Amino acid sequence: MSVEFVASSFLPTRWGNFTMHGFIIPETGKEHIALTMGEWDSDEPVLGRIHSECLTGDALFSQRCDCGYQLESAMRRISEQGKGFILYLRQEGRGIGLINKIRAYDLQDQGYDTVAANIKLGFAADMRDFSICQPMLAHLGIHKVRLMTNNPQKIKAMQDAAGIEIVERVPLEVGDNPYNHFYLQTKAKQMGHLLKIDRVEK
Ligand SMILES: Nc1nc2c(ncn2[C@@H]2O[C@H](COP(=O)(O)OP(=O)(O)OP(=O)(O)O)[C@@H](O)[C@H]2O)c(=O)[nH]1
Ligand SMILES: [Zn+2]
Repeated sequence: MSVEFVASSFLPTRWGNFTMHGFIIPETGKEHIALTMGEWDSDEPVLGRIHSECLTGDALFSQRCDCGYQLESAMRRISEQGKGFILYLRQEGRGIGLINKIRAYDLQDQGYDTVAANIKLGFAADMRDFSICQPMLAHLGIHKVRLMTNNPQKIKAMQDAAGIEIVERVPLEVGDNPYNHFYLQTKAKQMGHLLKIDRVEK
């Protein structure tokens, strides 16, 4: 998939000053962004996060998931190191979109888990496409990554991306709370996420 770089700007945040880079997918018109801090050589492993949009967690402070906590923690860690990147991909709800995520939450309120809810709605458990990461990272001059994630599928997707090497997985286990504990257990048990949380039902 081709990605067109459009523009960059200064983005001061509560966790330091980033540069924001805007990209567009010509075929779909979909917009994605990257945040970067600092500079790197082309063969230098760069600390980073590939984050999928979660309006509820990232912007509305929802405790149903761990997304907002992970985004904050990733930005803090990059700021502490003085360099790193975040790809913020607009694939809300693991790719099913915001309104369908609300439908999936409604089903979860009725007892379905996050995987079963997606399937009940006629979707796969995870509909995301990480192929856009390769051209975005190439544009940023990043070829080696220390990736903040608990999701082995994401690492596998990046291993298939030409010219990008994941040299290290940096765990990002934050935000476990009573409202998302079952969701985190489901991610660990059914989606293979590498989480050290108690896997026994409470
Ligand atoms: N369909 C659906 N999407 C959800 C749900 N909860 C969170 N999401 C979305 O899941 C995506 C985040 O995926 P996760 O699997 O939590 O995390 P990840 O980014 O793959 O893995 P990490 O790198 O370890 O965080 C975001 O797009 C969220 O909007 C849910 O219950 N149903
Ligand atoms: Zn979320």
